[in-house]
Amino acid sequence: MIFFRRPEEEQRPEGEPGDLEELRQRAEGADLPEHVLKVVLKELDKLEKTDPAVAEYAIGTTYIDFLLSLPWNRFTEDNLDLGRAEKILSQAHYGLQHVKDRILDYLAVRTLCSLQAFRVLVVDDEEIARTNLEYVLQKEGYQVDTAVDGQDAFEKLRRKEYDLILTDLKMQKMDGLQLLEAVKKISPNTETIMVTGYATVSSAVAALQKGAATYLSKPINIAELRSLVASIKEKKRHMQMTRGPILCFSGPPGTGKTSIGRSIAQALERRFVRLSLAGLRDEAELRGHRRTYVGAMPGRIIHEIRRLGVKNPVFMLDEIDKIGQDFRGDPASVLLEILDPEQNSHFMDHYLDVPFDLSGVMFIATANVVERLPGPLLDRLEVIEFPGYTEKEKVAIASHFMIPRQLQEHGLRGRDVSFSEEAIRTVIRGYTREAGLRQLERELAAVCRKVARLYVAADHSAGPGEIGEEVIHELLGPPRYTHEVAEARSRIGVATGLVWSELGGEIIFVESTRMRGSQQLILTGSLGTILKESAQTALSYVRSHAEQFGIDPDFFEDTDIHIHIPAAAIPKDGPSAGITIAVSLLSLLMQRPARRDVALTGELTLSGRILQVAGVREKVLAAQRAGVSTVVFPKRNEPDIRRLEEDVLAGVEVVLADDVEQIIERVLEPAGNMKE
Ligand SMILES: Nc1ncnc2c1ncn2[C@@H]1O[C@H](COP(=O)(O)OP(=O)(O)OP(=O)(O)O)[C@@H](O)[C@H]1O
Repeated sequence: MIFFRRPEEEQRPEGEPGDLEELRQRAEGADLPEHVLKVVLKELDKLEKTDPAVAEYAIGTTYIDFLLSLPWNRFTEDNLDLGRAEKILSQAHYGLQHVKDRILDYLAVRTLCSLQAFRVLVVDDEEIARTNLEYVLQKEGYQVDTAVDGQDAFEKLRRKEYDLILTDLKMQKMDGLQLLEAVKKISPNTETIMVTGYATVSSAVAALQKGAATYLSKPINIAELRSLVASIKEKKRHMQMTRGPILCFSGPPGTGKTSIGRSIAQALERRFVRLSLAGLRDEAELRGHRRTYVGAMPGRIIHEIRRLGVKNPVFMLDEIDKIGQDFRGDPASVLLEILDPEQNSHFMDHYLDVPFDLSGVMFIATANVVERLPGPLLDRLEVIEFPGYTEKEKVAIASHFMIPRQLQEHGLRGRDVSFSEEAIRTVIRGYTREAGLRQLERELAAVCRKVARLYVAADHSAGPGEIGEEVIHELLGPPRYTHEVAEARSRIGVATGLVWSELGGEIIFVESTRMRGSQQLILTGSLGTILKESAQTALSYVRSHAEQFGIDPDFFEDTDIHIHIPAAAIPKDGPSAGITIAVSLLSLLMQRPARRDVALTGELTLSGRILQVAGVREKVLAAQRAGVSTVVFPKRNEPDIRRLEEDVLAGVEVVLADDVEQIIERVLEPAGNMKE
């Protein structure tokens, strides 16, 4: 349910702020936070003395109109029904249990918080006053304890947490003000109401300055007391209920990050909005322009909040790892201000110029590579990994989720069309090469489109029935991908490697060749610095260990060596190809073909040791997709390998090694009659 305090505000067309009197009336009835109301009234006073013909007048009225149209106090009530949430999350998503569990945990915590009793401590040295207050508050359903003076209250507070302390000001031993000071130190989240006599109003002011929530004059008006405590309870509950975790979904494209974000919003019954940060060039796009010129605008965050009309949507910030390059301003600091729960309760948009509380927003960031994020930002995010899918998972997702959706979208539901498992597998293997599901969904849509056309062309007579492998080939044309590794022969100087990029794992081939020359190492294929250094390290390792491998130690004398990694147009970098380069060189120099179906990954040291690499799961999945039979990983990655599910390892043998020597016999075939 959404609480719209002033629905009539919604109907106001943008850019038509109305006259000053109308704005003033709207401001007074708008239930604005005090600091905002103050700014609005001050601005209105200023405008009253301004000539409506000058630009400042229009800027001012637009600004006030904007402030009035923000959802300062409007929010949706979360639906905390765990069973319902679980159903919604499962309805649209296969697997991803860890993400679903995280959301259900969150809902469970929220449910418990909402059921937690509100605890009040009544402090008064007069027994009759104590008992009366205790009676009244207990009748309201609060859990009430009493203390005879400040000292006693302090002791109780040390043993138990209270939401609220209702204390008399004048008491023996420790008085109300001293107690208030002590409370602020040991339990800063506990609110205090100070009860004062008529003669001590100035002390009440002192109490407010020291952090008391409010004060009540004696004799206490019971109705006033009830409403005060109720509003403090409501405020605390609201803060507790709206504070959300900052989740960061990380993984290759098309693995369900966005769509599960949508389901989370649906489960909580919150509004959903998605903002891609990839194209942002300027800090002002997030934080707004200062209100000094006519075209000034608020940033995208505040803009979206206003558009949605509630202050607690699920807000997806897509691709936070892509912000940064040629970004004017400091992206990390803006993101911190938006995403850090400590800071976002008073987010400062330059246009608004008054803090807006974003703490109720449930931010979900997404990133393809979280390692790119600055440390302080990463520190505050709860990263949830979205790994690539295995072929088995893809088949299940396609048949249970994507195909029914595509059939429906193409008007084919209930028209005798279905896909055989073999057909789905054919689409996955022959027409997609990805960790996620984007391409698969597009290809399935293409099949449905063509089937729809055939169906209509055939005069709606009958559906094609079950679509098999051949029909897929007919409709989509010849396969675009083959099992490139399994189907190619081994060559001298060409080694198969596994790398990891933001698109998931990938297979690469490192080619080496030599020719007469003058000890040059030629490197091509858009290699980055780290990759170039890996190549130099590999060459030095091979040169310094030549005799051990039966290679002529002077092989480099009158020679140039050229190392190339296709596809040349794609920039490549990273340390994990070191071992693959070394094997490619050894294959060349020992004249033994490197097995095409053995893929390697590992950082190489000058002494030939193989160091740990990242992205193990994605690399094994890439090997599976490409039809590699054996993968070589550094021994230090053994724990990562052990964690992999059976499906991921199906059909792939893993060899662990910590030194190049250990793998030579596994990778290089005997010297034969094959040519370079
Ligand atoms: N586990 C899953 N179960 C069912 N469908 C899924 C699953 N994962 C992904 N999909 C579907 O795959 C498609 C792509 O997913 P989505 O757009 O959420 O990917 P993404 O990870 O957000 O990608 P990007 O990083 O490019 O934004 C969607 O149609 C989504 O419904």
